[in-house]
Amino acid sequence: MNVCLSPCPIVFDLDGTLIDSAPDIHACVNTVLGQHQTPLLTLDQVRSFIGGGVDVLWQKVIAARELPDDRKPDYIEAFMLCYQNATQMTRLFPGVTETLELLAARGHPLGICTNKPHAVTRIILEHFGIARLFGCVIGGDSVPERKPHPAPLRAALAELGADPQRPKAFYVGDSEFDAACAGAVPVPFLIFTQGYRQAPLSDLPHLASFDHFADLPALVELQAAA
Ligand SMILES: O=C(O)COP(=O)(O)O
Repeated sequence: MNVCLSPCPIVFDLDGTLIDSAPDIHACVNTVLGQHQTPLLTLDQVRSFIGGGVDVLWQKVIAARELPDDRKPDYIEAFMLCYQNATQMTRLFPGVTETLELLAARGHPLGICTNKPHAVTRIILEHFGIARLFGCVIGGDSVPERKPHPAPLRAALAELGADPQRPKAFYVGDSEFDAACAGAVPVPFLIFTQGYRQAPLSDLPHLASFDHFADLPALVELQAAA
């Protein structure tokens, strides 16, 4: 794996990593299910469907509720209409802003690589006052492929000035999609344990893990020096 010389680029996943977005996504999924007289889903169910982007989310909702697959574009259109209002119940995980500010102040170029569509990603980053900290934002519709494909993360790393084939950088995420994407680039993966991962931590390849954002700067320094 490529060594990260400090201060190296750090790219972050969004949902389940920087933000706890499941309550707003859950509310909008249920708004659409209600419009179709379909039994609602629980927050835990919808949380377990997040990470692959909107299309994967709705594949899973359709399977869970045995809805007609050919109506997926209609469900997604109605969902995205609702989800323009994406910050009602969504919160940053504790310590995110302070940690991002510290890493930026230390000279790390910061980026976002999420499967969430780009426009709503920007709305959320602006809402929480952290958009200013990111030198690039790659969303689920920024390039043709989505995580776990390596292309979106490679695009983010390239925008931050890292060599996309041999990046000296870190990817920070929470899920199976993130771990697989980082492994495919490959770039060292730091996993946030309090996110939306479904598998046991030991099943996801990662360089190191952290439970609180306050611990991330020291972890980055430690791993960069290793
Ligand atoms: O599933 C989504 O919409 C996005 O998920 P991500 O931010 O974890 O990539």
